[in-house]
Amino acid sequence: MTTELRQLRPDDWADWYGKLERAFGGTPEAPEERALWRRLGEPERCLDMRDGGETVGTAGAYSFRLTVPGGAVLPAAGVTLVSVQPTHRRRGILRTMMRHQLADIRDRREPLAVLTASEPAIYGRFGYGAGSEAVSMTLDTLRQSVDVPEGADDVRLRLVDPETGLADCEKVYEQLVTGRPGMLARQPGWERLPLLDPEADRDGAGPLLCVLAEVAGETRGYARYAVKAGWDSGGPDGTVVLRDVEALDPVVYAALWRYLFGIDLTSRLTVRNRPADDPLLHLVDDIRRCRVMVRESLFVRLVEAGEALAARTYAAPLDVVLDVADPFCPWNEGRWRLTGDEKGASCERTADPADLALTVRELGAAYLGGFTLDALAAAGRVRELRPGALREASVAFGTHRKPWLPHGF
Ligand SMILES: CC(=O)SCCNC(=O)CCNC(=O)[C@H](O)C(C)(C)COP(=O)(O)OP(=O)(O)OC[C@H]1O[C@@H](n2cnc3c(N)ncnc32)[C@H](O)[C@@H]1OP(=O)(O)O
Repeated sequence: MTTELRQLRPDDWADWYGKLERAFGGTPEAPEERALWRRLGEPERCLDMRDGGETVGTAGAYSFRLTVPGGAVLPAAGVTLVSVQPTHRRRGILRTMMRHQLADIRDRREPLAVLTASEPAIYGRFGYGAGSEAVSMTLDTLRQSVDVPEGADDVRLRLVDPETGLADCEKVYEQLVTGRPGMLARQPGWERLPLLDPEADRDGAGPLLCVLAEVAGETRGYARYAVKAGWDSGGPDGTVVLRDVEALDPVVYAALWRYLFGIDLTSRLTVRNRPADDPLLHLVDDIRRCRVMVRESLFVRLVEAGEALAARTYAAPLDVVLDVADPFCPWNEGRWRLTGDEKGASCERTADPADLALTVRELGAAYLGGFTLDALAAAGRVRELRPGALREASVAFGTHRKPWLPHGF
């Protein structure tokens, strides 16, 4: 095997992307989906590993901006499009691409890299920690109700074509980005992703619909969904397939959910990606019938550990020395003094004795507030070297809202 790692040449994109599809099983994406990913792609950030002139490995990154605890929006590489051809697996091609890519991310001065994994076992060895969760639900909408707060009857709901409603939806989304860690500021073109609706992927549902929620003439929330009709011997038994729902205040949020629960001829609602602390879980009267399933979502990698740790805020005053192990990105290795509170933080190299020892992977898991250092310590993944330091750091890394990645990439 004589491999050559090069930057993707735009003319090679179709073949390169075809190889990626093949590594994922070979089912081609719908043309409109393929076209969207091509438009959003950044060829100068894509790696093309070749053997004998043929693509055998692919990897890419998007130039994202990601909200971290405290509301700062940081440059973050959205790692994606990773594949190795079945003929070339387990010979170190992924490892080579990851090494090259992380060096490039560092050169671009992006302190964070993030990804969603096809299999969670792949990326820990490269320093990524599962840092947020996503909740999927199958709600029985007949046997439970939504308890709406006062004012919900004043919310005007207007059904529009998703294309027509897009600008209003985007205005709402934009106002929410800094309020929750893990959310992505919309980069140009990415507003098209929630509208992607290839007929081949609808699984029998109708086309995407958009409902806007307005108060005094201002759009304050929206939901995008489709209806999958269904009938059985008992009558109508359709499903609402919810794509996304967002609102700027609790009254509008509840009004949207009440609407979604009440759609005629349906008896259930499915949704694949909601935050782990979604207020819906407190709006319904029977949480068990939400059939909640939780799984890990965003993997986080601190590329420049000191810079990333200093860029977020901390829920309580903190002064700890972290001894960080990071064999894959050795520039992060060693002791760092992290001090901070709700207003800001600093993180500097130190020769002082360490209070906590951990790898960069644990820092990724705790960074957005998705998992506690305490839980990681209980699993033997963080070592407390000064009594009390674990509790102090675990509380300080916590966030008042759970991190959440609003969409895949
Ligand atoms: C962000 C994203 O795009 S996620 C999408 C990832 N891509 C896919 O799932 C598509 C199908 N799979 C593939 O294309 C390949 O199997 C890949 C990309 C996952 C792995 O590529 P390879 O070139 O085989 O990996 P490589 O040989 O560099 O392995 C590096 C290490 O990871 C391990 N590893 C690789 N894949 C996996 C896996 N799926 N599960 C567990 N361990 C794995 C290897 O055993 C090796 O371990 P070691 O360091 O202890 O020796």
